[in-house]
Amino acid sequence: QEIMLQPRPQDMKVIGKSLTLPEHVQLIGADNADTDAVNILKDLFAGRMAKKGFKVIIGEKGDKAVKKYARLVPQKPEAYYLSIDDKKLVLVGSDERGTFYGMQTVSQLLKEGNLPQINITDYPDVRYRGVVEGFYGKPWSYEDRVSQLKFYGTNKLNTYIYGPKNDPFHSSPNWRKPYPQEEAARMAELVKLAKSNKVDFVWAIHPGQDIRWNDEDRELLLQKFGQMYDLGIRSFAVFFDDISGEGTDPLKQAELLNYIDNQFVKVKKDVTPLVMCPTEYNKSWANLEKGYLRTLGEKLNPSIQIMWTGDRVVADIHRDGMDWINTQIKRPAYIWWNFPVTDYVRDHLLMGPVYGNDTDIAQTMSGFVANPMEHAEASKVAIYGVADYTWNMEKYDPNAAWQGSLKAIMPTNYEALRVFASHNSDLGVNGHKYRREESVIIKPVTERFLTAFQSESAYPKDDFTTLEREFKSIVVASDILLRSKDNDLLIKDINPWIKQFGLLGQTGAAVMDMLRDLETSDKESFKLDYSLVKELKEQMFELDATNNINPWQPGVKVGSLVLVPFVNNLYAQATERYNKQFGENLAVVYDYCPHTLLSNISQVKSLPLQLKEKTVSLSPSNEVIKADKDAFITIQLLKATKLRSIEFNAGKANLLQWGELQFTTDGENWQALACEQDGELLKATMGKESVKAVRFLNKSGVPQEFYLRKFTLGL
Ligand SMILES: CC(=O)N[C@H]1CNC[C@@H](O)[C@@H](O)[C@@H]1O
Repeated sequence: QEIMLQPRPQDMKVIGKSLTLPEHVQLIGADNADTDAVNILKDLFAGRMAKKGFKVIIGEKGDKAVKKYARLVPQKPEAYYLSIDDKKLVLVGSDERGTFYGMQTVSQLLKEGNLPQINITDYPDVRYRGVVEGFYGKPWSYEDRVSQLKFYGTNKLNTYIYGPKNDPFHSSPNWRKPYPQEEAARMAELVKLAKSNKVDFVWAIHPGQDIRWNDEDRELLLQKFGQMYDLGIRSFAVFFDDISGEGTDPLKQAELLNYIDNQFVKVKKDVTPLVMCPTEYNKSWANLEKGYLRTLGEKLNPSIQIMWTGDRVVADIHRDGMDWINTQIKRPAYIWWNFPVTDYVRDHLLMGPVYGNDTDIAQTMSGFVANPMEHAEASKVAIYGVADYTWNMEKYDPNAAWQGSLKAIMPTNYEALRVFASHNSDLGVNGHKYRREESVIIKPVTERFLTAFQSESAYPKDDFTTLEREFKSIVVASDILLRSKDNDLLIKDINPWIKQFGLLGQTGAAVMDMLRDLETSDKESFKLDYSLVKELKEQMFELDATNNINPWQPGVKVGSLVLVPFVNNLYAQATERYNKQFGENLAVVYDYCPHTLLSNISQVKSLPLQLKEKTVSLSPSNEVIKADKDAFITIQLLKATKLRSIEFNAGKANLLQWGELQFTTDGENWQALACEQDGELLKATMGKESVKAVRFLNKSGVPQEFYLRKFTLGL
């Protein structure tokens, strides 16, 4: 049968039928071979070790035991040659990681309890592969990270970059301070675990928001790196992303990084090449006249890796974009891929396939790390895909990897997880305009069905059945997941979304019942099913309002691209049809946001408005907003309304020196709002007028930089 390995090997040939596991195994070369690999080997063949028997020959190129096979190992880092026939198993790594990865492959091959006769020659396409924990929001827990590091070892990922934006000892102002004892000890344990999984634990520092370009801060930074080195860290990064002010100076950044490289990295000798994230970390922000990137490219020591998120903050990676950046920085870029990160769409889960990156660009990059969700286990779906993509890029198959990831994460209930993940993959409307496919199989059926229903023509019966079955399978999947013992960390973490998903399934099924009642002109049943849908929609609203509370994108969204709009539309159409057919007037409830966001700032104009019970808010953004002179951000209401409150927070205390909050009652004439300032928060004192729109205006006549932390109207 087809042997599926993760990641897909570069070259694999089955050379005979599978063998049963040999009774006795004779290890040869184990005392010189990589220890971690030998430990896995001893586990796999526990109880079968003997002086004589099936030979297992293991080692790295240069070891005596594997001398005669050494020429079969590719001359590349982390490569291995694996051959299994009825007499022996030979595993030779080009280095320790190669042997370790080869052993991971052996471990997968033995899963079915037998030994295939096979020849594998394998190596990774991309040098540095893995994850950057680099998101805003709740950092991963210790338990999360333990599970992640083991997952990276299994999936041949060799890099984990520690850089949670909200860790006060990673970022300003406490980057200068050592970790408290307890945290330092946990970090040291993680570093050890990373090592035994052949993962480089890269500790990143994020000093740019308040760094002073002087000797004191420079020495404090080196001191901090020294403390982290003493905890076992042997890989380091410096992030200059999402900052404004003095810290953005490329010459100063380059001087600091070269100093660290020369005085620390090169001196320690056992530290891997330094990694940095630039302030201009994507092409849409590149200011070629200022020459920020060119300065880094020219000044930074050649061994320093420069990270890059692509053509935009959140973007798939393409050949032309790689050629462009590599020319600017005079080295292959180290990709920071902002997927499946959701710190700008926190109410969504991204559990769909990894797709959209070119597959002919492995040679153009030095590394590829994914920025994940704060939901560690759920992020494994994408991380699994990235592991496959970066190991063997040309042959990457998004759907195969996605299916494989679900089985890896939930070995028993992966079918239920597949149903859930297939409908929870898009982000919804967001400031980065990054979207994903969702509900791909059922999408055409919903569109065809809705069109038919609207045009009063009989809808295809089998479409009705398909839809009804889908909603029922959603209810079943939700129930199975809630009780599953496959992965407690996952189920606990995404519990609200699983519950919401079940409610969506019930709602959809009840709407299909409404249609059946129309068909049979069963008025009473229709009213019952209508009430059931109304009740279920209220339960979904309530769950959304009381879970995953946060000041950015609160709530619990599921199936937001296809299923929710479909259910809402069908519910409204069926109710209208009923009212017409029976001369009734059941309320038709639409839950969309009738208000409008207007702005001339490109980073802002695509942000979604969030409508809650009593407020309408602009979704905050993580990045620095660059506002030209006369830039404005307006929330325009459907109709003039007396407002309870107006709040605006731009993360800057000097806001009113250059900006102004204004309101209009008619959409034409604007007046300044009297405000009180509470730290960085502006609160307008409310008049008695009905307000049509509120806007924030940069009236300083010069460009300004600020953060969009809050813009909320109390209705
Ligand atoms: C380099 C980068 O993307 N930095 C920031 C800002 N952009 C994307 C955000 O979602 C953050 O997660 C991320 O840490």
